[in-house]
Amino acid sequence: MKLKFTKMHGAGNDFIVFDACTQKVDLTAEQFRFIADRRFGIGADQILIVEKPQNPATDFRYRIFNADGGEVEQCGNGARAFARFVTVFNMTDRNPVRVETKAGIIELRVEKNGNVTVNMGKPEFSPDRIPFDASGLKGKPAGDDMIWPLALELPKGLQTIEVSLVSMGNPHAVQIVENVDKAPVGETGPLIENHARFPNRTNAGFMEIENRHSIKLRVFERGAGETLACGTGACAAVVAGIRRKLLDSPVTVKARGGTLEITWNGNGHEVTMTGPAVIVFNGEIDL
Ligand SMILES: N[C@@H](CCC[C@H](N)C(=O)O)C(=O)O
Repeated sequence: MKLKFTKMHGAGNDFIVFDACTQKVDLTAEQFRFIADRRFGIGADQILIVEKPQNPATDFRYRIFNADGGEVEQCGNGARAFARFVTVFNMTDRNPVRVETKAGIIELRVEKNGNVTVNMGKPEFSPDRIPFDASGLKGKPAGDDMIWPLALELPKGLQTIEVSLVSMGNPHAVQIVENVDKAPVGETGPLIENHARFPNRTNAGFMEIENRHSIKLRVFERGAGETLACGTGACAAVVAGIRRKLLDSPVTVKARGGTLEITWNGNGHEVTMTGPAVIVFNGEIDL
């Protein structure tokens, strides 16, 4: 089976995009893992499948698969890549584009400079919406937010960290660190991702606050490991910072692969994200 694909990235978070409107794309989890493999396959953090709409109120449906083969609800950088993909390849003349994801409908606008602005919807915070098993735990109020203790079993002993919980359709545990470059992302990221209190696992964000309108962020992503940027992670970190009264909208998020601009006007409002979406090359793979 030969499939045409496009390699893209959004601030260094990289994707393989398949157009399932013009070719049949029916891949197993094993095939997704192979394609995402950086040595034996093409290499990507996530694989995106663009499909015809199922919901008449939308222009497309798009599905997201992590490098580990698992399907997920939402992907911020991927959403921007999707919008650029359907625009550049003339699959629609709509702008904004409405697309159905596993987490619901989102709206995307391609700007004149090629950047994409996405309405990422309303964040959610209650433990059952993450989901997070809070049984026996006492959250600590911080501004409008609730901070939850998370015990990690490290080789040097038990360490308890404090995280804000945010769902952007997908789960995020965000902690504040003094210096993001020295944060133990590789060591504690997998422990947070697979912590028993997150039944669906989680993305783990490490945020350094530079000032009320700027943060540095690293994210250890569920199913992909540390990526150069995470769009939903950027939204989750900014929302957590604003709820904790440490940040004010708009906020510039500096990831290792690029910069995203996030706005949020507080509880009950939708989050918007603006950032780049770049086509790297087109190819064909014989599976
Ligand atoms: N890179 C993404 C998030 C992709 C999904 C995530 N790893 C998850 O499992 O929820 C982004 O830009 O948001």
